[in-house]
Amino acid sequence: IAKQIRIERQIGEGRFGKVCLANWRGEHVAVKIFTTINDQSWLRETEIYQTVLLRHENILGFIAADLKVSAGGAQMMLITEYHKRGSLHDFLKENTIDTAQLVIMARSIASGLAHLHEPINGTHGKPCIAHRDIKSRNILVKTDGECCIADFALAVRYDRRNEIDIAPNSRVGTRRYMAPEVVNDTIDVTSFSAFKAADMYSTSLVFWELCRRSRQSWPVGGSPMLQADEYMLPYANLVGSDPSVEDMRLVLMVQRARPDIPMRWKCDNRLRVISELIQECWHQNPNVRLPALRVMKTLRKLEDSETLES
Ligand SMILES: Cc1cccc(C2=C(c3ccc4ncccc4n3)CNN2)n1
Repeated sequence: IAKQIRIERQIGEGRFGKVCLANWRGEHVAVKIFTTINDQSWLRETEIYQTVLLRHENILGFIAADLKVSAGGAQMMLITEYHKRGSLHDFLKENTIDTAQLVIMARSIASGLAHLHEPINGTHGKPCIAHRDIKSRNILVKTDGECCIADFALAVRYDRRNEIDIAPNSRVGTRRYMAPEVVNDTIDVTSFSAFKAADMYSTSLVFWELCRRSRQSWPVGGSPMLQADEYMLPYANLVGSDPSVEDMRLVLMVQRARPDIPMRWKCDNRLRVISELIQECWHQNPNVRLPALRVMKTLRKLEDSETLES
């Protein structure tokens, strides 16, 4: 396949490789090119994408893994669907959304995460997967307005037989989005549900980013005013652009701070329901956080009910 791929331009820089827009048999695809130093990440992401029954509309669609051996060495690549609206992070920087879109995006992220977290039983079932690097840069916006989850090089898998499939190096992921128990290294790496609870904390921060950029119409002097807050990374008001573990420990453990929930979110039913989910999922105690499946069901009900009313 690698021979039929025509790289057009670079569109992103991941932790382990660069992402390019490419043309394969006349259609646009995304290609992540790893340098030989990061072959472990290429192997790991390939392994996760090839997990039985992983395919799902809210998981980035995998096409192929390929190896191009050339004079200069080996070029490892992974090929997936191309999503022209880009990452959720970039999308939210440029766009605001209405609360109907907000619910669709949040529900689709919860749905993708529930698909990762839940086992599919049976002899050829799917193991549970914890992502461990959920953030708005690792989520893509699809043309149908739903989102899909990408970047699985740090994921861990668990099936009842042989437990967690890799020796989970305890502190991985993006420090800004790390759960408190990951920041202070008290996460119980032998319990798979601890990794799922840490994913829910990171997801609550992504939901907070989404809510900030959602417009709500509230009558001010009779005419509906559409208001959204400007885009902001979680904790941007408390830490710098590349926070250290210590910076995050001070914020999460000492100050016990969380991002601000504006009063305006209480005046809109959709924003109020989602801000309640956010506060449960970023709880200091991992056992209080809601499972992805519960969050997805609550958001699906909200999606259906509001469509009836509106
Ligand atoms: C395994 C793999 C292959 C190609 C891209 C990606 C990837 C991303 C990706 C995928 C498709 C895209 N389409 C458009 C714009 C950015 C994209 N980023 C983001 N993080 N990883 N992953």
